[in-house]
Amino acid sequence: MIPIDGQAMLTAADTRKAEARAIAAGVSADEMMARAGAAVGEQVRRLAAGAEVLVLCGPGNNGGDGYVAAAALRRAGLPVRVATFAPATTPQARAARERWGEEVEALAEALPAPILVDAIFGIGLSRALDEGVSGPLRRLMTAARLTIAVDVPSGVSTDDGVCLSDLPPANLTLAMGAVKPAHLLQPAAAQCGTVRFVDIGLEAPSRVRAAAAPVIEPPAASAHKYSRGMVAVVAGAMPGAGALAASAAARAGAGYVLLLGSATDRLPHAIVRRRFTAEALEDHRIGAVVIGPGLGRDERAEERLVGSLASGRPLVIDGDALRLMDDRRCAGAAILTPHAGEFDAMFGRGSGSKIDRTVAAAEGTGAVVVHKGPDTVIAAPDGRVIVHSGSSSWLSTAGTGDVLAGVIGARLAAGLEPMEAAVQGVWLHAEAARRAGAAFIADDLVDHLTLTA
Ligand SMILES: NC(=O)C1=CN([C@@H]2O[C@H](COP(=O)(O)OP(=O)(O)OC[C@H]3O[C@@H](n4cnc5c(N)ncnc54)[C@H](OP(=O)(O)O)[C@@H]3O)[C@@H](O)[C@H]2O)[C@@H](O)CC1
Ligand SMILES: Nc1ncnc2c1ncn2[C@@H]1O[C@H](COP(=O)(O)OP(=O)(O)O)[C@@H](O)[C@H]1O
Ligand SMILES: [K+]
Repeated sequence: MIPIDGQAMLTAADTRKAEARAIAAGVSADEMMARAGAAVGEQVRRLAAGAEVLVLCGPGNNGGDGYVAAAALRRAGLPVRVATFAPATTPQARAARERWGEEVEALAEALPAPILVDAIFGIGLSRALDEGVSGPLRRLMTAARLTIAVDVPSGVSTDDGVCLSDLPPANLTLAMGAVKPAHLLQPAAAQCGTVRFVDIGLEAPSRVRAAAAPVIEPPAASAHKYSRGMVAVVAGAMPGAGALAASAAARAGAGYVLLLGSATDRLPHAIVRRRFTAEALEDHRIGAVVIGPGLGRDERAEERLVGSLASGRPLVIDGDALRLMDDRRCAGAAILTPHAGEFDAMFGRGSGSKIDRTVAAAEGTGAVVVHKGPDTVIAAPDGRVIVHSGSSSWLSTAGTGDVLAGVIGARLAAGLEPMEAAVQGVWLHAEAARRAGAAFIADDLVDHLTLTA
């Protein structure tokens, strides 16, 4: 089983195209299912450790994977039962059902088993489950010690991560052939439990990927503070937010951090404070300007935003600055970091998945857009997308977004292109949250930032 970090992500339609390409290249649909089912069987066998397995099979190819896995488990000598509510409908699933050859119980009457395999629906789910399916599934999941979902948990919508049915989460989900949006977009991602990638030889070129740990090089032997990256944080009405962003930039590898505008007392001495003037941003050594955390929305805030936009420096635009932007098109290198409310206010609620909406926002603005939340979608104007999920839910506390803006600013000032800076920043921020444990405050998060693995 392979962690999903860095894996290509495919929608249901992309997955079918990849399958069609594989078939055109000479791998039959039966062979694909044989590989998928065998891989599921092998993983279940290892985890079951001899305990009884109940495999729930649906009518399509997800169910087909289940029948193949059940047969493999039986061959391996495990006690295994199969239950369904509908006959197999696809040729491959029918063939797999026949090869299973033994009794198939009625789902509604099936007795629980400690190990439950959910092979009811995968990427073909088209609507919410009937109670006749979700009721027994809920009952059997609740009774099982371990539930393993094949491809995606039944009841979640593959492409947008919406949960169409109310079911307990799986413990483990095996992403067959490619990671799907539902494995990373909430709320579906939480329904998946741990997600592991199962390679069945599907070629999966995609511009959308799951986030992976960045490789961060130490400063060159010849480095000096300006070559490390100079970050200017433009503060405003709520100076604490600017201070958090500035402290975070300093801890995320910046060589020099300048805090322009009002400052708080409790600020590391290493951070240089100055009055805000548009001229202060003319320093050619500034590699990134962070504006928005605690900026306010008054006239002074607008002036600071106008000055920052005119500076021609690479920008990280967050919080209030996002609300104040009239012209959404960014001329130079820019990273926008809206949370859901800011995103909707800027771009409307729109249609499509969080990924689709973020891609459209990046194309429309010409900026990298970091669409934050329990899942964070990072999209570049050229169509590259990284999805980061599973970070600590303790991040849901005031000021953590200010910290993120500062971290991204440091990576941008270090000379990374905006997409890479944003992706690294989101990862480092999540890693700091993991280290910080429970009930931390944004200030603690700064202390837990580290650039070493
Ligand atoms: N593609 C690949 O590369 C590979 C795919 N593989 C596997 O195949 C899986 C996809 O299989 P799939 O396309 O047959 O869809 P699947 O999820 O089994 O469901 C479709 C069936 O369910 C039905 N149905 C839907 N919703 C329903 C509801 N709420 N309530 C009741 N019925 C409902 C639907 O009927 P309909 O919507 O037409 O009424 C149809 O009959 C994929 O997830 C992976 O596990 C691997 O084997 C190898 C490589
Ligand atoms: N439930 C959650 N799980 C994981 N991360 C979260 C959750 N809620 C918020 N976050 C993260 O915390 C940060 C909050 O940013 P933001 O909403 O801008 O806060 P603030 O404006 O108070 O600084 C973002 O990085 C976001 O992705
Ligand atoms: K499933």
